[in-house]
Amino acid sequence: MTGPLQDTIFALSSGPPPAGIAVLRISGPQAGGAIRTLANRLPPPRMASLALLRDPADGAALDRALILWLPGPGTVTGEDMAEIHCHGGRAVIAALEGALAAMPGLRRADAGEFTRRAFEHGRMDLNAVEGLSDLLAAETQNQRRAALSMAEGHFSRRIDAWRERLLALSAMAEAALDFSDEDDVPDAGIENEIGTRLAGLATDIGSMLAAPSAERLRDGVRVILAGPPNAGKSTLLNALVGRDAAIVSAIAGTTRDRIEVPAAINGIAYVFTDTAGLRDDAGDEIEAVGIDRARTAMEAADIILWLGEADAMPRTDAILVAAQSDRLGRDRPGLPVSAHTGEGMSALLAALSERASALLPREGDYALHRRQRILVAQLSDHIKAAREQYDVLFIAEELRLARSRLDELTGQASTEDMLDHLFSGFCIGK
Ligand SMILES: Nc1nc2c(ncn2[C@@H]2O[C@H](COP(=O)(O)OP(=O)(O)OP(=O)(O)O)[C@@H](O)[C@H]2O)c(=O)[nH]1
Ligand SMILES: [K+]
Ligand SMILES: [Mg+2]
Repeated sequence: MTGPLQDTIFALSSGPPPAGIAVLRISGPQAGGAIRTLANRLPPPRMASLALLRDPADGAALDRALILWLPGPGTVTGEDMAEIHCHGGRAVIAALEGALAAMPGLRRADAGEFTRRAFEHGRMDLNAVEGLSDLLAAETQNQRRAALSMAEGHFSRRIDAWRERLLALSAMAEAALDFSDEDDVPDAGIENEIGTRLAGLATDIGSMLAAPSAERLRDGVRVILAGPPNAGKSTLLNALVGRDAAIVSAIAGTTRDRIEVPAAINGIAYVFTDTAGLRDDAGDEIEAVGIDRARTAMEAADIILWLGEADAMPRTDAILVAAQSDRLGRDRPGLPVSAHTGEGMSALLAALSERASALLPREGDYALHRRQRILVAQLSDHIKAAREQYDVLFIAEELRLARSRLDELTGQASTEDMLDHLFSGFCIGK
């Protein structure tokens, strides 16, 4: 739980010291006062200025630093803010933090508190906050792009547009209700218009449900290597991830458990899973369990690399790999690949990235988290229900419910618990 908004908070927002430069951020009503106390002046707004900072307690020099005065509300948090770009040594940072902490009304920020203030002051909605969280966690370029799009508010703006359309529809429904109150002939014009607009909205919201999954983007596209024993699955897995993750041997039934190896290739995060070779006469009980697990893994796979016979493919959309092409030749169906000579590896990677790309957001697109997807689905259900109603009274009610789903989506109707959980996942200084 975070402290009251009238507190002025500060934190080291750059990485752990020592570093060339460290950035201390201050947000709240005392931000300007803190700078004036340390530098004995306030620079013009939004202009970097070099200043000798002194300890207000004894006037001793602390560091020469770049200071920025950022008066609110046009700041990230929506409050008055200031930044100190000082030398990134541990003692420098500790001295400046100590001086700030000693000032009345100032305290160290909790994890995610700057972002939480941005949210509380309406500078970001919950979707942008989640995008920012993903952006900080992004490890691949793909993740970065989608997170940036979400953090920049592309999805939030879609939602705002939906809200406008819903409000207009609600107003029309109210108008239609007024007519029916007067026991007059209902205005078919309005009801037709409501129907047309609902249909348009339903299409728009429905298409959003096809957005790629943020969890898949974050955790990686699941690729399973499967096929009979000794097909070369483990060897291929090792070649794909570039290290000896799985044991390879000439003995059929070497791999028994599933071996999951995350790897980022060409900007895409994958999780490769090696499995036990499939055969009906397992050598022992352990191998039999492994084969069961292999079959379960295939069901959950986004992509299957099948290293077996073409007519034994577990799923029609599996990628057929004619493995060990150097030894077994190329006149078999499937993509000839040799993990030993490297033949076909780049073609295989291209096929993988083509399949994976179809599951991931395109350039400038965003991905939806489970939370968002569930709410968009509920929203879509209310619109669907509204379309099935003939009575304007019920239509108006469904529209009201749809709007409350939107409020949950943006965070206007979220619980303290949920917000605490979300913001505590951020680092201190963000
Ligand atoms: N020449 C050649 N041999 C390979 C290639 N890939 C695998 N092998 C050999 O084939 C044998 C089996 O390889 P593995 O990778 O253990 O096969 P697997 O499918 O994982 O086998 P299980 O785990 O027992 O199901 C080993 O002796 C490998 O060295 C290849 O591309 N070329
Ligand atoms: K083997
Ligand atoms: Mg193996």
